[in-house]
Amino acid sequence: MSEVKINFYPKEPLIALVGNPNSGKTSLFNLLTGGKQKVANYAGVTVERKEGKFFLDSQKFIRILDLPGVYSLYPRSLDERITCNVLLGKAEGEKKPDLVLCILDATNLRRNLRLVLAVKRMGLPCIVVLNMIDLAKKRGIEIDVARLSAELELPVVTSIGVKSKGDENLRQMFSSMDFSKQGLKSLQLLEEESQLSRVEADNLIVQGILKRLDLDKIILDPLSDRLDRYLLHPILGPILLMVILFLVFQAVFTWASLPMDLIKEATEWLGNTIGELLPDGWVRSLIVHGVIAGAGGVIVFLPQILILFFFILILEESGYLPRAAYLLDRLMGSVGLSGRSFIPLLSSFACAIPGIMATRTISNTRDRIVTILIAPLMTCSARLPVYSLLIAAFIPNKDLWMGIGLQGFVLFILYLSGIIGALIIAWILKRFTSNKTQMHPLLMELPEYHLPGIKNILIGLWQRAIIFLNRVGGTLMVLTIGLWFLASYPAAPLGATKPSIEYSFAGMLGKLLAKVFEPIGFNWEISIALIPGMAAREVIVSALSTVYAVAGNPENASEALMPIISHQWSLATALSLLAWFVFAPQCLSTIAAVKRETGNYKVPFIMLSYLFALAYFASFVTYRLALIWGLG
Ligand SMILES: Nc1nc2c(ncn2[C@@H]2O[C@H](COP(=O)(O)OP(=O)(O)OP(=O)(O)O)[C@@H](O)[C@H]2O)c(=O)[nH]1
Ligand SMILES: [Mg+2]
Repeated sequence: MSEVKINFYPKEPLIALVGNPNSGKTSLFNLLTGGKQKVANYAGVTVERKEGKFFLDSQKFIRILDLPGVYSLYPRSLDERITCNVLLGKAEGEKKPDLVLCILDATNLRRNLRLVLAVKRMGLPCIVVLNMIDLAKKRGIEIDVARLSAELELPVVTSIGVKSKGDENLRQMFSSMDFSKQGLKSLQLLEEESQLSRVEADNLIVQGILKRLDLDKIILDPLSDRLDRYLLHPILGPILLMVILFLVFQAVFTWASLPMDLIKEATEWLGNTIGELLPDGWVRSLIVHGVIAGAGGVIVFLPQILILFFFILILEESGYLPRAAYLLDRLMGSVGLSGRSFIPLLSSFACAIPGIMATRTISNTRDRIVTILIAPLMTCSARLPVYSLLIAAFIPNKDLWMGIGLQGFVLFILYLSGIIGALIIAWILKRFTSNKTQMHPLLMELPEYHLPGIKNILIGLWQRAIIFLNRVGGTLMVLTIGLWFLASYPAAPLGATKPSIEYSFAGMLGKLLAKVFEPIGFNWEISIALIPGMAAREVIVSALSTVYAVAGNPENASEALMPIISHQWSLATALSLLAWFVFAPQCLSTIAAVKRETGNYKVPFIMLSYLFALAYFASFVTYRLALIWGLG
C-alpha cells in the first residue's frame, strides 16, 4: 500500500521572521507571541522553526514562525536550509509565508541589509524591522526611518526586543493591515543574474543606501573593544577563561549548601511525619521508601543546578561565550574540530540533546558527526546530582588554598575529564575517518557585550527548574516506584536472616549484574541502580535511595543516603563510580536524539558501544589504581 501524504494548512495568515543570526528574532517572537524560546547573545541559537500565535483580537490570530538566522539565502548548513525552505514554500507541512518580517540589527545595517535585498528578490511581501534601536541610539547611530523605507521601497518599523513594549510599532502595523491575499502586495521580482554578480550588485546597492542615509561610517562599540583587549588577549584571555570556569564550580558548592540543607531537612521531616501517620504496610513502604526517599534524594540538587545555570545564562547573555569559542579554536583545531563545534558542545553542558541539535549549524558532515559523538562526554546537568552526592560523601570539605575548596576542585576535575576525554576521542576519530575537506578557519561573529537582562535570566532559570522537576515527577517517579516494587517482592521467606531485599527480584538481578561490575568495584546495590539509571542519570541517586531505604533499618525509614554510602562503600568504589559517570552513556533520550538527527542507527550504535567500553575501562583503571594506593 502506498502512503498518501495530505498537507493540511491552517487558514490563518503566516508570518516568517527572517534575519541575520543574533539580530533578535527570537526576542521579538517571544514578545509578540508570549513564547519562551531560547534567546542568547551569539549566532546560531535557534536551529528549528518554532510557531506561535499573535492575536489580532480575541478570535482572529496570525501564525508567526521563528526561524534560524541566515546570512544569505544560499544555505550552507542544516539550520540555514530550514529557513530557506520555509521562504521557498518547500518546508514539509508548511505553506509559503504570507508575509516576511526582516529583522535587522540596527547597529550593523551594512551586513543586515543584504539579506533584505535577497528576501525582496523572492517576491514575498516584506516588512523591515530595525531591531536593537536602543543600542543604535546609544552609540549615536541615527537612522532616518522614512528615508530608509523610501530607499528600500518597503515599510520600515523600529523595535526593541528586550523591552516589554518594544514590539509596539509592529503591533500597530499588524492591526492596520489587511491580511487577505489581496491585501498583501507581493514585491516585484527582480530579474535573474549570476550569483557572484548579484552579491557584488547587492553590496553596491547597500553601500549606496548607507551613503545617502549618512550611515556609511563604521561605528564600533568602544566598551566591547576595550573589554576584548583583555578577554581576548592571547595569554591573559585563556587564563581569565579558566578562572571564570573555576569560580563557577566553587560557587556551585559553596552557595548551594544552605538551600540544600533546608530541602534535605524538609524531606526528612516529610518522610518521618508521613511514616508515623501511615499504618505499617506496603502503602507506607511505597510512599516513604519509594516516593519520598527517591524524589527527595534528587530534588535536593535543584539549588546546585540553578546556580550553575545562573552563570551559564549570564555568560550566554553577556556575549562572552563566542569569545570562549574563539579562545579555544586553536585547541579544537589541534584535534581536528573547528570552533563551530564549540557552541554545540557547550550547550551539551546543560543536556546533550539540545547540544546535538545545535550541531545543525555545522556545515561539514564529518565535523558534525564527530561533534555529535563526543557531545555526551560534556558533563550534562543530570550528572550533577550524582557527582555532588559522591563528592559530599567521600571528599572532605576542606580548604585547598586561599578559600578554594577541595570539593569544588574535584567537581572541576570531573568536568575537565569529560572535556579531555572528548578531545582525545575527537582526535582518534579524525585519524580513522577520511577528511577530504579542508579545515576552514573559524568565521564566527563576535557579538557586542550586553548587560544580561534580569528577566531573561529569571525565565531561563525558571525553565530549568521546571525541566528538572518534571523529570523528577515523571520518569524518575515511575522508575523509582518500579524499582521499589522489584526491591520489595517477592518478600523474604519466614525465618530469613538477611535483609528482605536480598530475596527480591532486584536483589537477584543485582547479584547477577554484580558479576559484570565486580572488577570495577561496584557492589550489587550499585549494579541494580544502574539499570533505571539508563533512562536518565540522576535516576541512579533516587534508585540508590530506594534500594538502601528498602534494605535499611525500618525504624529510621527516611535516613539520608549520604551517610549510608560513605559507611558502606570504599573510596575506591566511589572514585570508580565517578569515572563511570564521566563516560557512560546512561541516557536513552540522547541515543534517541542521535538517531533522529542522523537518520540512521549506525551513529547511535557506535556511540553506545564506545562510551560503554570507555566507561568500563576508565572505571577499571581508577578502581585498580585506588586499590594500589590503599584506598580500598
Ligand atoms: N539591547 C538590545 N538587545 C537585544 C534586542 N533584541 C535582542 N537583544 C539581545 O540580542 C541577543 C540575541 O537575541 P536573539 O533573540 O536570541 O537573536 P536571534 O536573532 O533569535 O538569534 P539566532 O537564533 O541565533 O539567529 C540576546 O542577547 C538578546 O537579549 C534589542 O532590541 N536591544
Ligand atoms: Mg533565535
